[in-house]
Amino acid sequence: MRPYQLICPGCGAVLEDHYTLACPSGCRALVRADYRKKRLDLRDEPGIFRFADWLPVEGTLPAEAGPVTYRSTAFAREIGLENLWIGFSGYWPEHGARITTCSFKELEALPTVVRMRETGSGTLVVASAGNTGRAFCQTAAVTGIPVVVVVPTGGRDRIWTAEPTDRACLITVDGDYSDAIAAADTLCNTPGLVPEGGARNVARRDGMGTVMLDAAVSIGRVPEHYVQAVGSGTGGIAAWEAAMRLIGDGRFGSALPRLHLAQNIPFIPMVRAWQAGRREIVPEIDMPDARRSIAAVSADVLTNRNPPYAIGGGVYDALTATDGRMYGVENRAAEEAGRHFTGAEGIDLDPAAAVAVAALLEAVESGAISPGDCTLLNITGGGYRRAEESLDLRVVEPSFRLRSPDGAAACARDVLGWVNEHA
Ligand SMILES: Cc1ncc(COP(=O)(O)O)c(C=O)c1O
Repeated sequence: MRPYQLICPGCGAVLEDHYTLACPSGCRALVRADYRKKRLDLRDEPGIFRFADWLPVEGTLPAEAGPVTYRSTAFAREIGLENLWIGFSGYWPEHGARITTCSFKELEALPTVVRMRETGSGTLVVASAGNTGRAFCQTAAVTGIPVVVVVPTGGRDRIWTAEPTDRACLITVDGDYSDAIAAADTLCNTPGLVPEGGARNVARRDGMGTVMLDAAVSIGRVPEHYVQAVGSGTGGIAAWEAAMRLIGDGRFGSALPRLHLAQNIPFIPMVRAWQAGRREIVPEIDMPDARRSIAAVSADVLTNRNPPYAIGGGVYDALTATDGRMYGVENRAAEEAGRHFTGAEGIDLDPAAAVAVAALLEAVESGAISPGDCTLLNITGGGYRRAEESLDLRVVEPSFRLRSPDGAAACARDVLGWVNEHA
């Protein structure tokens, strides 16, 4: 018997895990992992697998990458907060942060690869704007398990690893993140190539949820506020789900944290839908002129046109359950906030993390977060300069280049051939 089962919050069905991404009854809800252990015991592991009790895996990997939480002093003082905690997912060994690909996407990739090995078959195909793809390439390097990563051509320079690997099949597609998603979907029509699943993948959500677990264990309680920049919103859903488990544990308090989720203006579909009180995103209203808006943001990893917002157990439900807020952040505000944070704390940020910092400043200014409130700021990426200084980073060369997503069908057999050669 596995240490967890899957539950569909739509119909209540209990499912066995066969790398299951959705309820077989067709429910429009995110399937959740239900762990047999309701009390979190920390394992004696170096990184994320410290939290393996609440990851949908049986085995672990000897990976150093894991969530890190510390209490801010300099930045907190400058912005008038007394109880600000930073969840730092990146490379900053002085703070114990050893995610060599510098973003919290590695927290998703590690349990996903283990879950696939234990419950599924085939090779994972991952669409990414850059950070997720890099994380999965690194995981392929560490495990030797091949992965197919599809990125927009503009995100190609972001795909590097900290170890040599020939197990990552990189495909570039001319276009944006949505084109990469479309190409990956087409590839997955070929037997043997399996969609990683995004927000529907419980390993991905619960991997991200370890940021909340680490914070609760470090602080001694569930924080009152959780601040993150979102593209799909999966991190927000994950924080909510992790907080519910922590409350069930009984040692970390009884109140859910309020979610403060931010997007980068002008591409802010979830902000618009939420502020209008709608469960559904209406493309003509919430993301008009999407391509141009996507091209204009400073944090393009936040540009998902099809986020799990309306789906049961998705972003709308997470915001509703936590009395959450959403923020639209201008590029300039994000850049200024990022510089402020870096000046005070001494580490460079991913542009997406800078969007979260700007949202925190707005929440403090508006009074939504009070000076004494226990607040967790999720710095979802950073330490790139630090990693460049001390690690031997290697760019992954593309194996296939597509002019458009339509080219994916024609190259699927060759991709499968590549996988078989490198398995
Ligand atoms: C650094 C960083 N922060 C935040 C996000 C948003 O994550 P999500 O919306 O999936 O929670 C991403 C997505 O790629 C990211 O790379």
